[in-house]
Amino acid sequence: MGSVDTEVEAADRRAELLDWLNELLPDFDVPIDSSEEELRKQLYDGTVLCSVLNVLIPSIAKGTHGAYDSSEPQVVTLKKFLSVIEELGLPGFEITDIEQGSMTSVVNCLLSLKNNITSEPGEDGSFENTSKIGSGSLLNKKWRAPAPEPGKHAQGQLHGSSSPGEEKRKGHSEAKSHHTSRGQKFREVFQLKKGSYSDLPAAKISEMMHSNSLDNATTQSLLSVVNGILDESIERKKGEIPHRVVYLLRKVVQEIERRISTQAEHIRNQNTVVKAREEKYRSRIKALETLVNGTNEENQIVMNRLHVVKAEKSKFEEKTKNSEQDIARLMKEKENAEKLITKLKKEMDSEKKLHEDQRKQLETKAKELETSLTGRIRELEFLLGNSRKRVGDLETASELKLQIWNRRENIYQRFVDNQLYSAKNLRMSSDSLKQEVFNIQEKWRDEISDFGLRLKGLVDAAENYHRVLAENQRLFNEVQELKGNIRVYCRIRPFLPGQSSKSTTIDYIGENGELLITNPVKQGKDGHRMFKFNKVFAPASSQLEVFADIQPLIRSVLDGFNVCIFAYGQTGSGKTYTMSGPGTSKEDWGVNYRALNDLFNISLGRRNAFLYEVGVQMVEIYNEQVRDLLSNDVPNGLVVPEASLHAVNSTTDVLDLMQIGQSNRAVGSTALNERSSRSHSILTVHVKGMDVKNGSTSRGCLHLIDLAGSERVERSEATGDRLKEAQHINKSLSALGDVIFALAQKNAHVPYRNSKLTQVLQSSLGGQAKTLMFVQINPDVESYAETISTLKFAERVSGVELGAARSNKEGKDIKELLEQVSSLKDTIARKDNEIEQLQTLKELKSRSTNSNSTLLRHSSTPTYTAMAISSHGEGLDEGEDEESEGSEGGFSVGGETDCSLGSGFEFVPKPGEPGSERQRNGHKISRSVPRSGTSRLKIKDSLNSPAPGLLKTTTGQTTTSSSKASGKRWQ
Ligand SMILES: Nc1ncnc2c1ncn2[C@@H]1O[C@H](COP(=O)(O)OP(=O)(O)OP(=O)(O)O)[C@@H](O)[C@H]1O
Repeated sequence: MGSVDTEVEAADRRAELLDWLNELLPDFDVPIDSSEEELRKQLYDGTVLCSVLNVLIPSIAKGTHGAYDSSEPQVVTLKKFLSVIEELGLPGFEITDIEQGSMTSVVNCLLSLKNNITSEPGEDGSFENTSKIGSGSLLNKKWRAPAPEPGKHAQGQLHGSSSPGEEKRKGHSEAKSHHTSRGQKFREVFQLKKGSYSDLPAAKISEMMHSNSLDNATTQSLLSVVNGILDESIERKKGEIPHRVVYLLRKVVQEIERRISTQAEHIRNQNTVVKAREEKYRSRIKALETLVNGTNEENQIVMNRLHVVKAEKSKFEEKTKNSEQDIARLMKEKENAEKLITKLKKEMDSEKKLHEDQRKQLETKAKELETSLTGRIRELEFLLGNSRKRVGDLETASELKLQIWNRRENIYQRFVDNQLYSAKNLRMSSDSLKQEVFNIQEKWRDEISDFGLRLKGLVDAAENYHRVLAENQRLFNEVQELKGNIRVYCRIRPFLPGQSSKSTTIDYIGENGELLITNPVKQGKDGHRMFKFNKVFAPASSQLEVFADIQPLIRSVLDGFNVCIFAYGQTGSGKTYTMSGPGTSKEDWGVNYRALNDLFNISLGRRNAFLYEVGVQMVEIYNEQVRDLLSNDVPNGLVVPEASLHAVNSTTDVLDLMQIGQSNRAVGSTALNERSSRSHSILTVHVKGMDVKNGSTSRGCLHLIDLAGSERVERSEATGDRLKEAQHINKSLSALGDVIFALAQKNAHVPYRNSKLTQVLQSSLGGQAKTLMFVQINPDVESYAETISTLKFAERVSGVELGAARSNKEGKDIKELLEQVSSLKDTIARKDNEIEQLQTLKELKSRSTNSNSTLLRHSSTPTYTAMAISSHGEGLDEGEDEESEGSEGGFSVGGETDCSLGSGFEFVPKPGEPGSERQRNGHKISRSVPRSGTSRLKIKDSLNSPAPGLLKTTTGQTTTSSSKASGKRWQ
């Protein structure tokens, strides 16, 4: 403890010194808690020491000792400093101390210097005049106080000066001997042998005032002087104090005041010391914290205590600011803290003891453990002995076994030798086998390469097979075309949203037009029925795919062929979807739009070689009445004498016209289809082409027919007007069936005239046209019966052979010849007429000669007369029908060379037939050109029209054909 205190004391003094130096020297800035060695480093070369002297006593530095010079060696500088110190009478130190020894003497030296020179500069800026030593006697005065012992405050004391504590103590003792020693002190102060102040001569007082007697006197002495003077003046009772004594008194009082201020300064310094001590306490606390860091609990207690200490310390700080008393209290606090620390240390000791006890306990335990382990080891050793014994037994047994094994080894060796021998044999045979295998492999390789070659041939053949298959298909189509078979394409409608695709009748769709239908009621073989058509379009087929297959057919119209495409199927099976499409967007376009668009595109592409004119007619057959859907001349619903023909130049024209046609089409609702079309809609496209080079012409005609629903009457649940409509539809469709049946049977009579529909289709079914039927089917199970009947009908249609299609082409020469023939015929007719007239005249002449009552009759009946028929086709009786092979009269669209559609058609009776000029339903049809081919139902061909853009009606009137509906002219 003692050494610690000493260390702490030394640190305090160091701090005090460093604080003073920091204050004194502007360039000196060293932390006050620096170690002894750090301080040594700072002071070692003497620079700082000389700077201190330079600041405090510049006159001394400038005097005999010479000013400090940084270039001087360290020893010289130190010696200079020490000589000044010596002259000041202050305790010095050895040079070896500052070099390597204890710094205590150095610190003491400097602190004594500090305490004897005031820190406040004098009027001239130096500390010289404020030195306690006094400038005048500085070099004469000797240091009288003994050098402070280590651990004690080394406050330097010049003669007559003392620390405040000491002064206090002195004050007390001096008070006791106040009266006895006062005179003595007084004399001491003034260095008198006897007598009182009043006895002092004025010269002496003046000398005293100017000398340093007062400076060297203690404060107590000075106060004694004052008291002495006062006592004496009381004793004398004169009440009068000489002026010089008053002056002396004032001087003494001034000195006392000065000392008090010095004391105040000293107290301030003490405060600094206390602060330094506080720092020290902090570091001690830190050390304690580190000490108590071991145990958490202790740590906590220490922390708590530390907090207490800190609080106390802060209180202490507060108090130290105000007065010295507070410092004393702080010291007390410090003592308390120290006590506390001691207590803590004690606690720590007890903790250590506890740990020690625990350690001892553990040691005891370890010993016990050791004892038990030793026992265990002994046990194990015993066991080891046993096992060694057992090993001995085992060794004996194993020796025996070894003998047995040796014997066995011999046996095995012999066996192995045998085996080796046989293995050698085997190897030899395996070598021969390998050779054999190798030979076989070689053979196989040859064979495989041979197979490869053959396989390649097969692959090529397979590839060819597909090509051949396609070729076969093409040839088949060609054969069909040559035969003139009606092509039948079947299209299956997909299930509509909301319908379940599970209940389908479609079992299989083959690539080559096979279609297998399942009867949901019947199982097994009977429940299936296979059909074969030219093509079957699956539900997912797009409009484009469908059109792609019929495109070549449609293009043949430009080459002068007549083409007829009609869609057949029950209501809601997708006829309109296929023919017109569900909407007006390009993807939705049905066959109608695509066909016309395609025709326009091709005609545009060929415009340098051919000039094409395209015209469109659109009619519907509703309740066995033909109605022009594009005419605005007659109110919709009225039967028109002749369908208007509208010239079209672009797809847009067609779209416009079709929109008009669709809106004019009769639609109503039935139980099966809300907007079911209950009429047959027929779109006819006329294409006239002219070869620019040779002037030859071609005329093609395309019928695009959307038939009414084919379902049976009872299924549509129609009544009243709807029933009538359904009956008409059924009648016309069964008439269509009859015609097809007759054609399939190659009957001499084909009953075209039984309905308007068959009349319209006559030229397409019976002529040399190319005909295609879309048979539309509904895949749901409920429509099974309809589906089967529709497919059966389609099967029959596909068997119909119409004969090879023929193109309607006329070369320039033929045309001229035809014209010549026509003019010749006219001439012949004229001649015949003349002959007839002449004969008549001759007959008349002879008759007139025979009888006077001669009747001259003039006949102007033309060779060819025309008879108009109503669009109801009532103009002919069955007899005529029989005679005309079912192709005469009624309603027909086009013929071999002419497919114009009209309802005011020409009926040409045989020459000389009575009633050759008849008028039915108010429509009179006159014939202007001789009859050609087999068709006798005609509309005037625009090509023969008197003026471009005009159509001649069968009434002989010239009328604009399409301009009223579309504003376009058909030329
Ligand atoms: N291939 C198809 N893809 C998608 N929907 C189709 C297809 N075919 C038909 N439909 C739809 O089925 C419904 C009936 O079709 P659509 O009106 O064309 O039948 P329809 O046979 O013309 O009937 P109707 O005899 O009454 O005129 C329509 O909603 C149509 O959009």
